[in-house]
Amino acid sequence: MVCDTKSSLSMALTLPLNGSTPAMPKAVSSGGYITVVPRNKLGVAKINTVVDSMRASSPTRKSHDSDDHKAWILGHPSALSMFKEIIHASKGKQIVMFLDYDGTLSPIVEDPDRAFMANEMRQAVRDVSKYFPTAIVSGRCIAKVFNFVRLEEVYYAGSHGMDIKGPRKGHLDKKENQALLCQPARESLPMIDEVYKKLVDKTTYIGGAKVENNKFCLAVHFRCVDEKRWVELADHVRSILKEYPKLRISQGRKVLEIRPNIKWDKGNAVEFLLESLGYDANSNDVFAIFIGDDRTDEDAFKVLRNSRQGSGILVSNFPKETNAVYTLREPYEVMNFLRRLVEFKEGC
Ligand SMILES: O=P(O)(O)OC[C@H]1O[C@H](O[C@H]2O[C@H](CO)[C@@H](O)[C@H](O)[C@H]2O)[C@H](O)[C@@H](O)[C@@H]1O
Repeated sequence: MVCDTKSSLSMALTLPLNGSTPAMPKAVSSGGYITVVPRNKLGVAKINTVVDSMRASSPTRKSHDSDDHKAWILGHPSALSMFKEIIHASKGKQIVMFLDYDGTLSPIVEDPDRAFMANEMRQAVRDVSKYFPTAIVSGRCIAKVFNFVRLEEVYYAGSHGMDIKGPRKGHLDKKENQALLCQPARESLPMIDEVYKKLVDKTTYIGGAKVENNKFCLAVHFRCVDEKRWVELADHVRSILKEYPKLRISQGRKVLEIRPNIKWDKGNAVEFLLESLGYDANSNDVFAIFIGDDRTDEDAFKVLRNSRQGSGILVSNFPKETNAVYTLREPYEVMNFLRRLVEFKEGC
């Protein structure tokens, strides 16, 4: 895959905001997080709907005994209980691991600067990367996610895949410095910085609001903001963003993410990395596993589902609509899954 992009104004999980009245009714499921966002002919979503959708995607109760949860697990079984099937599907193929960071390798916490990864998890990722090419695919910028992960032997795709670097050591790249592989939104950097300053300036008075600069993307955090003020915060984002048609907004876990309006997401990053490793879209020699917990990971799950080159594993404690095949409940289970892969490989 060539690391080049074209603007796309209409993407599944894009939420361009200009406050206009939507033409279609909303369809926000209480447990699910893939929300049908109402749009009018211009493709605009109402700010309240975005906030509703964020609320719906952040349930406060876990309900493992509910019928909904049981039915969902039947459709998306645990990757631990299906471990043998996964190994069987990968037989004769190269496993490639893709790992999201927040909510997958580290638990979700209130302060994004303190989303540390456990040492045991780091060891599990290090061990997995000895046997399988491994990439961390995160919404954070590479520098931040590297500070948490601190492993030189893995690939990093930061800013939702808009900044891809190879390993500093190990697998393919033996060079001292990480090779720069792909930066499809380079020209957006000055604009992103400008919007970052405006957002900080406009939102600093809202208690708990935080704007994170993720180099090619920005994250506006709602987690520590009183829910009664979510609309107010989202409205600031909307009013600044309407001056920037080359940027778009997507929604994550109590966060609005602003990024260049180009057709490049975690799914493209997966395709790009697989191709860099020598596996094009038609290759039958690879089995990719993408583990992630959030909406932006769905792009990657979809790519694997469509290409039949692997499977997505959603990390979630409650039912969500997903393109992933399997589930794991929390980062602790992710660590166990990684350990089992290593045990399997060492037992071969
Ligand atoms: O793709 P990811 O690696 O999952 O990154 C997505 C965003 O994750 C972070 O925010 C999320 O985790 C925080 C720490 O646990 C939490 O406070 C926040 O509510 C979550 O949305 C990160 O801070 C963002 O910059 C990433 O874009």
